Amino acid sequence: MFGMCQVITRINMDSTMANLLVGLSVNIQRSDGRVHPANVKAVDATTSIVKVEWFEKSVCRGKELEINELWSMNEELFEHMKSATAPAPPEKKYESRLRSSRIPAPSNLPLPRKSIRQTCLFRAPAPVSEPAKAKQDFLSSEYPPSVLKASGVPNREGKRNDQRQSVLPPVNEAKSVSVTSNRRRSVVPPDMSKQVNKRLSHAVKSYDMVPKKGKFGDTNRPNKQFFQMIEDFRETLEVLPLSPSDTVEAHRICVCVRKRPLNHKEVSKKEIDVVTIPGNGRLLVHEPKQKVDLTKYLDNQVFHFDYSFDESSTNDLVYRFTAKPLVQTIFDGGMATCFAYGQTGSGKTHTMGGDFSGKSQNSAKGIYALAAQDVFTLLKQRRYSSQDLCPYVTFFEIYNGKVFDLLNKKAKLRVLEDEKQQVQVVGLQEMYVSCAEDVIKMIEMGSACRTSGQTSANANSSRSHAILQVILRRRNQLHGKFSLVDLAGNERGTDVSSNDRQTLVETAEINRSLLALKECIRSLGMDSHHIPFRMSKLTQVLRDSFIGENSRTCMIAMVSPGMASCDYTLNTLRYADRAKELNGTSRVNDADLPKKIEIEVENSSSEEDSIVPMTDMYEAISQVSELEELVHEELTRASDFLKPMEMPSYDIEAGVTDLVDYARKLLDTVLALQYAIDGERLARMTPKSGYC
Ligand SMILES: Nc1ncnc2c1ncn2[C@@H]1O[C@H](COP(=O)(O)OP(=O)(O)OP(=O)(O)O)[C@@H](O)[C@H]1O
Repeated sequence: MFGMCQVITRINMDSTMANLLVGLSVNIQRSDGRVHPANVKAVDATTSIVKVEWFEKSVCRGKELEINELWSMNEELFEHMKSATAPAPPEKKYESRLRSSRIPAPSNLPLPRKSIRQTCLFRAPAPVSEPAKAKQDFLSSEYPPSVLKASGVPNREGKRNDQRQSVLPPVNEAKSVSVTSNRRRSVVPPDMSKQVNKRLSHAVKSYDMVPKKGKFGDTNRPNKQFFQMIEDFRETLEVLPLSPSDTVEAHRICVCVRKRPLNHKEVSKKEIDVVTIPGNGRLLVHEPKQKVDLTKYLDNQVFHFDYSFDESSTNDLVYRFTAKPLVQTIFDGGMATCFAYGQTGSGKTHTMGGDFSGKSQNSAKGIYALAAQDVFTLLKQRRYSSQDLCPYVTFFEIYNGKVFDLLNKKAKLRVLEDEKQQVQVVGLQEMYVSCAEDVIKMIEMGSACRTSGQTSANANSSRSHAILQVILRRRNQLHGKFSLVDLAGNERGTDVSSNDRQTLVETAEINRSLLALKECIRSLGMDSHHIPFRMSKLTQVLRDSFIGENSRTCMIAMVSPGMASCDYTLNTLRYADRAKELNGTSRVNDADLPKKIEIEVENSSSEEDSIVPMTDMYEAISQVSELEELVHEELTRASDFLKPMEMPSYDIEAGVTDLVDYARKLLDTVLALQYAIDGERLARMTPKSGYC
């Protein structure tokens, strides 16, 4: 037998053979057991480590493996190479084997040896050395095109001819081959070259458009192990992106998520994209984690929403499934509200206000303008044109708990509640608009004076909640109102670059109002009689949206895809998830619940969680809210379990209610603590920063 160790030793010792391996196509086995071809990029003769690359879904992937592992998958190749390099005579007992392997009959070629067939096509340019010449002769003489065709090189349609079709998507393999074919065409025998060029010409073109990246083309990538794990995970997913032809479902509360692409800064830092949108409302966060023994692993967390939009989704597509279905509501005399929620820099203003090209914003391409266009389209329809409906627009911001009119030189306004509990923003200018262009002009005017600041994630961060309302009035009476809200970023105090008193106050206020908003949406979803809208100015001015039979709400949670934003992304998703789960119409499958709880429990016991600073009240609030929900779910389950035991159901329900009340009180306590800590932090800062 030709022992593995001897082969390795020979290759270790023989740099000529190592050089010959470079550029060859070999079979490799992946960690999940799949076998497929790859190209050898480099061989370290001293460590016997071989670096291979291949293409999958237009991305160049790579792997390092020991030469004996490679040998076990490509035994014949090594034997041929061994003979081709005409090494020093081997020990006698191997002689006959080597001799016979020099000229294998093509008809006996085992089908899985794709690597050898591809090697035959795309081997390295003819070297002057004798051993390489021997190898070239061997390769070009042994495998004619007929063998190639019979044994699985991709055909024009990218389909394979052998039984191993599922190893890799054919088009990717074709790309992988095409790269080599481009570089090494000179040594391919003319008939073969023609055939291959025909098969792969389309793949060559598409390869040119694909940036050359990959494990070994991009060795400086930080966290490349995580990158690789995420890529491996993605390969196993079936992706069904949302398309404009998909059905739009009616929801009273619709909660969606939108992932933005990695931005220039993130790309230049080689940030890893840790968010995957497989479609069908699902979103996956691949949270990179490390065990105590330093083993790296991914905590893949699944979230389900009504819709999930990937990084290639346009504002038009997002609008179609989110705000567009709400336009009808205001014609039916109802209140509609659409929120953009998310971490700073995650794309809220881009979605609501319009795409940015450089610093200028295309206001006609945001949800504000798209909704206004649809309002005017409906107003022109015969059934509404006779109804005497007049459209008006207001645009204001809430900054630090104060309301400013963005269409009236940022005049400061007061919010008052009349005896009928109607909330009035006193002095807010309602501008009559006659066409969508009028609205776009107002969006531009108002956006220009919106309060912004600088955060670690966004140089031009909106520090206020901006609310654009399209109001329909009939004979001066309110008929319907569509509030489109671009919320301030949900960052924590530590994320803002200027850590002064004003910024702290801002951040505390933003988080307070976001918490209040969540509670109001939850109450709406539960059809609760008590809507805690007085908790913040934001919820106070939106009170109309949370009451009444005919009110509909949509929340678009924006997430940044980078690994550095992973914690914030999870916070955003939990916030959105919480709003959604209590909504009867879009409750997640019960089958998903145990899994979700399991994930939460696993997370809460992880090392990372235990090092969250105890003073970070925003984290604490969110954790207590989640706990409250889990307690409720668990108790409901327990109550279902206990019912057949004929315990008085009143006792069980009362017990559940008591516990939920207790959790709520706990939440209130945490809130109070938050204010106390904010106050304390501000008081401590006052002498230092000179504020009185
Ligand atoms: N879907 C997207 N496609 C392309 N670029 C996007 C997308 N979403 C956001 N961006 C870009 O990301 C940057 C930050 O976006 P944007 O200002 O909308 O974030 P934000 O969530 O409103 O942040 P803040 O809360 O700080 O105001 C902008 O330059 C924007 O053009």
